[in-house]
Parts: sequence; structure tokens; C-alpha cells
Amino acid sequence: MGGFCGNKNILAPKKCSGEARHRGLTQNSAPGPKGADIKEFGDSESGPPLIPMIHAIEAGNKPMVAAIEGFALGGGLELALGCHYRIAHSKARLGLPEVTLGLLPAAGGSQRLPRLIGVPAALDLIITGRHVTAAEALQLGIVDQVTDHHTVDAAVKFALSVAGRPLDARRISSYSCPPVSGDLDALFEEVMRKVRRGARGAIAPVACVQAVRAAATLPYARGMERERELMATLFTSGQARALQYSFFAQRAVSRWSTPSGARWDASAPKPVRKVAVIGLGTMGRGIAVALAQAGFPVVSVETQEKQLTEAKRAVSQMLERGAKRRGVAAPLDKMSYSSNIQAVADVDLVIEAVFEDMGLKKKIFQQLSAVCKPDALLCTNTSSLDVDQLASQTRNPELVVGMHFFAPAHVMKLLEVVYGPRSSPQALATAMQLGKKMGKVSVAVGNCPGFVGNRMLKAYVEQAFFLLEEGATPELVDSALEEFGFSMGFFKVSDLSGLDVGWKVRKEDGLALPGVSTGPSARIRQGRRYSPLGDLLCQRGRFGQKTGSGWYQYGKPGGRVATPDPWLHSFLEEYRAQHGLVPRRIDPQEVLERCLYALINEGFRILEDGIAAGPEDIDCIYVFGYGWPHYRGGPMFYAAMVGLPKVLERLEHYYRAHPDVPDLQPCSLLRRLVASGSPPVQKWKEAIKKLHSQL
Ligand SMILES: CCCCCCC[C@H](O)CC(=O)SCCNC(=O)CCNC(=O)[C@H](O)C(C)(C)COP(=O)([O-])OP(=O)([O-])OC[C@H]1O[C@@H](n2cnc3c(N)ncnc32)[C@H](O)[C@@H]1OP(=O)([O-])[O-]
Repeated sequence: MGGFCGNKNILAPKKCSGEARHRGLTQNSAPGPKGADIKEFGDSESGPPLIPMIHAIEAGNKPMVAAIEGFALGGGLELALGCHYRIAHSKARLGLPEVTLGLLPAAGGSQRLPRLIGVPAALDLIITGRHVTAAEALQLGIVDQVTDHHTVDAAVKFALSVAGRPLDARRISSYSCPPVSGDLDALFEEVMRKVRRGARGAIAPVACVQAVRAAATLPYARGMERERELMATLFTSGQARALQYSFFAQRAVSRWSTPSGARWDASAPKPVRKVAVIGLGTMGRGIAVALAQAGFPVVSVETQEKQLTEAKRAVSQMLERGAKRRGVAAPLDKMSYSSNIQAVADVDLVIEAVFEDMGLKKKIFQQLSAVCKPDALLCTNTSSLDVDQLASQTRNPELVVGMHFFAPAHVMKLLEVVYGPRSSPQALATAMQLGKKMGKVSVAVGNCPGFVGNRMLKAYVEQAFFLLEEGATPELVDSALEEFGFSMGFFKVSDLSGLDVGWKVRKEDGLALPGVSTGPSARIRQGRRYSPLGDLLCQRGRFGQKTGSGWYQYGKPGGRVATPDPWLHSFLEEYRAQHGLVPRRIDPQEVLERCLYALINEGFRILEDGIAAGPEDIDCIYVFGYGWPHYRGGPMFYAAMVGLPKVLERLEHYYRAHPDVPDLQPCSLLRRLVASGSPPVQKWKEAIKKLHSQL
């Protein structure tokens, strides 16, 4: 973004001299188009103060025209709002995304935008942080003109055309907010209720509403004071640190590397022009939709005619709904369907998404290897099966990788890209790039049971079951996890996704056995403590929401409202009595420590094994695939915030109390990081490398 005044002098914000800084806050240097430099937030000495500069621009007596090209985000847009006019290129994007960084627009954005476009529209932009196109910005009244031509030329021409006109009516800070229809207090109360419900403990969206309320109810100068007070609280908060860490983590994971030395910058992806999806169950449908929405021609293969007919209708509906939401045409022409696997002969990449059955998948990979072009990439959407075994069914195992999507695949942002020992760097680079084009946060992970996300989840799930055995209820465990910021606790989630899913996996792993004898040996499988509670519910036909009962009751099959179940409580009491378990009072802190630290401990093992390249990879997986509260950064960031010595001490404590639970035994990497002074999470990768090289 550039700024121009009526006599063609170019505004050069970076050269403005510094002035007194606001107490307690880092002062941003003049913002670039992407807003303030987030990396500077920790540096209290950087840059000239932004707010006085914007005031000086607005108070100037020559017309200042902001020429907006590319992005005008955060401080960039706030600077433009200080100008008297704004002209945007048709491809420009504007927004106040501070809330996504745990902040609010604190260079007057929360005070000027509602004065310019009204309270409801400003609340929408500031609370969500969404970017708008130039066309929408024009419609909202944020910009005065949109051009398809050279923006700077258009701005200069515009500035000359308005030179000499009075400027008082162009200074947004002098406006009152346009009146709202209806009662202003009622509007803010309603918005605040919604925001608090959706925020699940995030403080920035709440502060954003409070700041806009100040704009609507206070004179500008007092509104600015309120904006500054609110920002002061946010700026130093752990939530802002976590969200800013997460911003850089998302970018760091695209610079992938593997233990064998393959790297993102040394591996060129292959071009992908056409893609096939095999299997049109829930996952296959979502993947096909996500591909078509990203502009790829997709051939979808489903051998069961009935399933194919249903899937065609469902996919078209999903595409139409998505297009309506985004205000674009539905990409129905991208989709073609077949019941014959020969239809994939000309595609560049296949994503297999059939039922999670190794025998079936092996057969499909043999067929694909025979039918596809020899250089086609063959990907599997397995969530747990061995990618290398599938690769061994093909002529070119180096062209096989896992692409583990999360349900619903067209909505969830996470993609685990799983490389096997034989996957080529180019295959990995191609899958990573495809994920990026689909708008996913793609994370490269090594091949091991459960990969990263599900491997860590196992330790967490196990603790949740053990806590029930020891005296907790599903309600107690879930409320502790929801209070922490998960949208649903573990037991509600498993009722939603179906208890039979985990049961099937446990049966295949030889863990869930028919019938349970009494005595301690009934709760030991494969040499370690095991809880058969989930299996016992499944044996009684309690699969969760779909059967009307699981860990909670739902009134009827397909019911959605979870209510505590007295039957389940007596069942737990009988179970404990049968196994000689004396229930004790368990507090929410123990629930969090047991579930989360066991999961984090497995995260350290994953880092130690080189299955994930760094803590950022694990954190992105948990934030974008497993509902970890974004404002807590991810499990590894959270461990660093709690303090590694404390995590270690608590794990040692719980392992002493439960020596038959190996997941609670602190991982040696955690011990070594603590012994080396607990470096900050951003330095772990380096520290791990150093520790590995010392072995
Ligand atoms: C009294 C107190 C006064 C306080 C004043 C407050 C002022 C204001 O309210 C606060 C702000 O503006 S808050 C800020 C509000 N602004 C935002 O939240 C905007 C955040 N940025 C974005 O959303 C995206 O970058 C874009 C959509 C702009 C471009 O997407 P794209 O084309 O896919 O590109 P990409 O891959 O994303 O980025 C390329 C490289 O640039 C890097 N980088 C980017 N922005 C950065 C920044 N602000 N900073 C630092 N670095 C930033 C990024 O890390 C990456 O580096 P790498 O080393 O290559 O990895």
C-alpha cells in the first residue's frame, strides 16, 4: 500500500521520527501492507510510533489518498483509514486480522472502522479477522474507488481531482458511528453472548467487541484510550504469544525436512493436472469436493453402484452449498465418476480412500500400479495402516505416500503427508504442494502406527479410560477438557464419531477380547494396563449418538444432546467393585495433567524418533486436526509454557503412582531438554539435533 497527498508528495512512513511511546506497549514501526511486523512484537525498542503518525496524516491539510495494492491488513489498513480517501486495486485484499494473533486493531482501527462502515459490519470484520476483496470493501464503504489499472496513477489522478476540497468531512475520527437499527445495548449484549460462546476462553474476540462498543458509545479520544487499555492486556497475554507462535509455525511446517536429509528447497514437486479419488464413502466424498474446489479435474471411482449414485448426489450438493457460501459458481464440471478403476489411467495422482482394511487396500494398490501411468503418484488416505506395506504392492514404491485427511475432508484444515522409507523426496514434495493448493495446513510426518496425531491421541484416550476406572465420570473428564478450551471433551467426541470405530481397531490389534474375567489380569493386555470399558459398552450395543447411548444418553438414536446417564454411573460403580477398584475423588487438574501430559510425552517420543521434524509440526497437527485450542498454541508450545521441569515432575509423579502405564514414563528427550536448561520451544529443533549428534 502506498499513500499520496494532493501535491504528489509520497508519504514515506518508515522515515517518520519517533515520538514518546505509550507505556507498557511495544511500539510498532510503520506497518507494511501485511500490518505490523509480528516478529517485532517482542522487541520493545523498535520503530516509530504508529498512532501519532496516523493522527498526523489525518490532521494534515492536504488530501491524502491511500493507494492499496496487494494486501492492506492490520496496521496497513489502519494507516489507510487515517488517510482522507482510499483507492484499491481490484485484486487487493483488506482486513483487520489482529484477533487471529490474539490482539485487536490498536492503531485506531477499532475506533475508525465502525465510524466509517457502521457497528455491525465493523464487528464482523474485527471479530473474525476475515479479509475482504476490493469489491466488498467498496460495497462496505471502506474504499472510495476500485481500479483495474495502475493504482498509484489512479490515486494521483484522484488526489488532483479532490485537491482544494474541504477535508473536515473526510477525517473519520470526527465521525459518529452510523445509528444502528434497534437498541444498541441489546445488539452488543447479543454479540457478546455469541462471541463468548464461540471463543471458548479466547480473550481477544471479547476485547474486540469491547473496543467497538467504546467506538459506538464514547467520543473518539476516550475510545482510543479504551482501545489502548484493552490492547495492553492482550499484548502481553499468553494467548497472543501462542497465536503468534502458531502463525509462524504454520509457515515453518511448509519448509519440511526428513531424517534422511530430503528438504523442501531441494525437491521440486511434479505437476499435477488431474487427480483420482478411489472410494466414495464419507472421506472420499470430502476429498473429491476439496480437490474440485481447488480447481483440479477429479475422476471419482466407486465400484458399488448404489454408493456411487448416492455419492454423486451428495458431492454435487456439497459443491453447490460451498459455492453459494463463497459466492462463486459450483465447480460441478470438474467432477467425473466411474465404477471402473480403468478410468484412472490418465491421472497424475490418485488418492485411495476405501474402507480401512489392509487386504482391500493392498488389492487396490496392485490394481492402481497396473492401470495408472508409470509416473503417477499413488496416495493412501489411511489413518493408521502401514504406508510402506502398500508401497510394496506397486511397481514404483518411491511414488507412494500417505495423505491423511481429517473428517470432514473438505472442511478440516489439516493434512498429514506420510512418507515411508521408500517414498521419494519428489513424491513428498508433490503431496505437500497439492495439500497447499487445497488450502490445507500440510505437515510431513514419518511412517509409524498412528503417524503423529493418532499416535499421541492413544496415550490421551487411555488416560481418560483409566480416570473412569479410578473414580471419575465422563462428565468430569469432559468438563475439565472443555474448560481447557476443547470444543468437546473426549467422551462426547467418541459418542459423536461412534464407539465402534475404536472398538474395531482394538479388536484388530488383539486388545479388545470377548468377555472379561474378574481380577487384576482382566485389565492387563500385552503386558500393560488396559481398560476394557469402551469394549464393554460396545458389547452392549452402546455406540454413541447413533444408537442413542454411549458414554452419555441421547434420548433416541441419532439424538445430539448429551445428558448424563444414571445407567452408566451404576455400570461404572459395578465395574469398579468387580475389579476391586476403590474410587477416589479426582479433580479437574489431575484430568488435565494425566490426559495432556501423557499426550505431550508421546509428542516428545515422536520428536526423538524423528517422526515429526519439530514441535511446530506437532502443534499444527493438534490445532488444525484435533481441536486443540488455537490460543494455547498446540501441545508442545503448551508444555513449554507450563515449563518442561514441571511437566517432567508431574509425569514422574504419575508414573510412580501407575508404574503399569508406560505412557506416563517420561521420555528421555524430555529429560535431556530439561537437563540442558529447557530451551524455548523455537529452539527445540536445534537442541534435538545437537542431542542426537551427541548420541
Ligand atoms: C499503541 C500500540 C500500537 C500497536 C499498533 C498495532 C498495529 C496493528 O493493529 C497490529 C498489526 O498490524 S498485527 C499484524 C496484522 N497482520 C496480519 O496478521 C497479516 C499476517 N500475514 C498474512 O496473513 C499473510 O502473510 C498474507 C495474507 C499477508 C500473505 O500470505 P502469503 O502470500 O501466503 O505469504 P506468507 O507465507 O503468509 O508470508 C510470507 C512471509 O512473510 C511473513 N509475514 C507475513 N506477515 C507478516 C507480519 N505481519 N509480520 C511478520 N512477518 C510476516 C511470513 O512469516 C512469511 O515469512 P517466511 O519467512 O517466508 O515464512
